[in-house]
Amino acid sequence: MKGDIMKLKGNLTGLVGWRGMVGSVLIDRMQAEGDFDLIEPVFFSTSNAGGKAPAQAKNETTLKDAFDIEALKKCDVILTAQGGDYTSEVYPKLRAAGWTGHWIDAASTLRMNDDAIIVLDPVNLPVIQNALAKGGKNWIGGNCTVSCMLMGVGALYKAGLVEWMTSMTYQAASGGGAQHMRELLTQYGTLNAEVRALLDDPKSAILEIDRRVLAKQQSLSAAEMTNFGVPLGGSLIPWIDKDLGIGKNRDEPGWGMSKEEWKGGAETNKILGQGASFGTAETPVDGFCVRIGAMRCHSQALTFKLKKDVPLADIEAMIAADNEWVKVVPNTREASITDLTPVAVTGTMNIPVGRLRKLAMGGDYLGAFTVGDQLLWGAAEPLRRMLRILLQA
Ligand SMILES: NC(=O)C1=CN([C@@H]2O[C@H](COP(=O)(O)OP(=O)(O)OC[C@H]3O[C@@H](n4cnc5c(N)ncnc54)[C@H](OP(=O)(O)O)[C@@H]3O)[C@@H](O)[C@H]2O)C=CC1
Ligand SMILES: N[C@@H](CC(=O)OP(=O)(O)O)C(=O)O
Repeated sequence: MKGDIMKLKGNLTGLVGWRGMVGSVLIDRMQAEGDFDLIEPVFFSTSNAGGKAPAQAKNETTLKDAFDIEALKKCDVILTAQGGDYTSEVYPKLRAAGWTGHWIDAASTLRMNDDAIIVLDPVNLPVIQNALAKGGKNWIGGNCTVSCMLMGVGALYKAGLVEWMTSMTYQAASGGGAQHMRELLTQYGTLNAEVRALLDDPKSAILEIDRRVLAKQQSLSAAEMTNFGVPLGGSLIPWIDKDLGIGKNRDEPGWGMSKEEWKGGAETNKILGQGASFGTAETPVDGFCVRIGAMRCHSQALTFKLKKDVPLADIEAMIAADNEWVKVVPNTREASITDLTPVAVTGTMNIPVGRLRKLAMGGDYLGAFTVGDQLLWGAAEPLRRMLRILLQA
């Protein structure tokens, strides 16, 4: 395998953001897949330059300063999960300093730039290869909801079957980051503590429990809602990411959508290599993005308007054959409640797609439900796979 890497100028891979939540999942996956056997890793830190690098380090055993442009410039590839602020600060300086290496990034900052490709190779390898052939250098991971959705139902897009799609998402706390997960659990704990004595008493009245839970939710301290701003435990939040306001035209971001909802349409089309703006050429994708009290799996209910009435069995076969991670779940109660949940999927590479059925509107209307681990396929995995593609280019 060593020979595979020699077409790169070298194999020095700078890793930034490796100890964060996304970064830790990334490092675990790289370790599991033997990626460190193929690269010379250099670990960077924004907070602990000079500290000890993690066990995967080889020659460079101390942490480099992640803001040191000269040190970063030595890398053939920089793989960052440090976040958008870091990208905004460092990436322009690095390019301005003449760095021509490959930049692989989990943050959304550069995603929609013309010179950036949103990487999800099981879905868009031809788009990636085409960009590579043209000298592309910027490889950005997609929005977690979009990546997980396309890993599940990408087959329908590849077959040109989708006239439009609408998604209703059920997004986990982890999408906001580690502090959001902690806050969710703290809220659950607070609510449980409030009614624990009543729960322990089988004769207690459920409506009294409900009343006390609601009273507690409505009086959570500011400290218990620092990240979400409102209660999430036992509730939901029907808005994710920024408010884009009301655009005047459908061509503009806005139109009353949240930024997360805008990403659904813009990124799906960009990943598929069919343009990213709102206009007549792209496949309309729109819906509602909702935060729920799950830990790290995003789920979504999808409605497709197909271009033609394809038999359900053919659709199931097409989806099942698309990639090695997608699993069609039979549309039964038993299979759905067992295999099509965040608890079943968390920590796995599986992307189950179930509840597949034709809808009452007609044979060309398809319903589906899919779940994905938003830290794996939603964040880390497309990045490490892009590194592999570069190593083998
Ligand atoms: N969370 C998500 O679901 C997704 C996130 N992303 C992108 O990835 C970026 C990183 O997200 P995420 O991994 O959640 O961010 P984290 O907050 O977990 O980590 C980001 C950085 O914070 C620093 N840090 C400070 N304190 C700690 C600590 N106690 N433990 C670990 N790291 C610490 C680390 O930098 P240092 O070592 O230099 O101090 C770390 O690399 C996001 O900003 C986003 O752009 C993309 C897709 C999904
Ligand atoms: N916005 C997603 C997380 C994510 O992937 O964000 P981004 O598109 O900025 O990478 C969420 O909150 O669930």
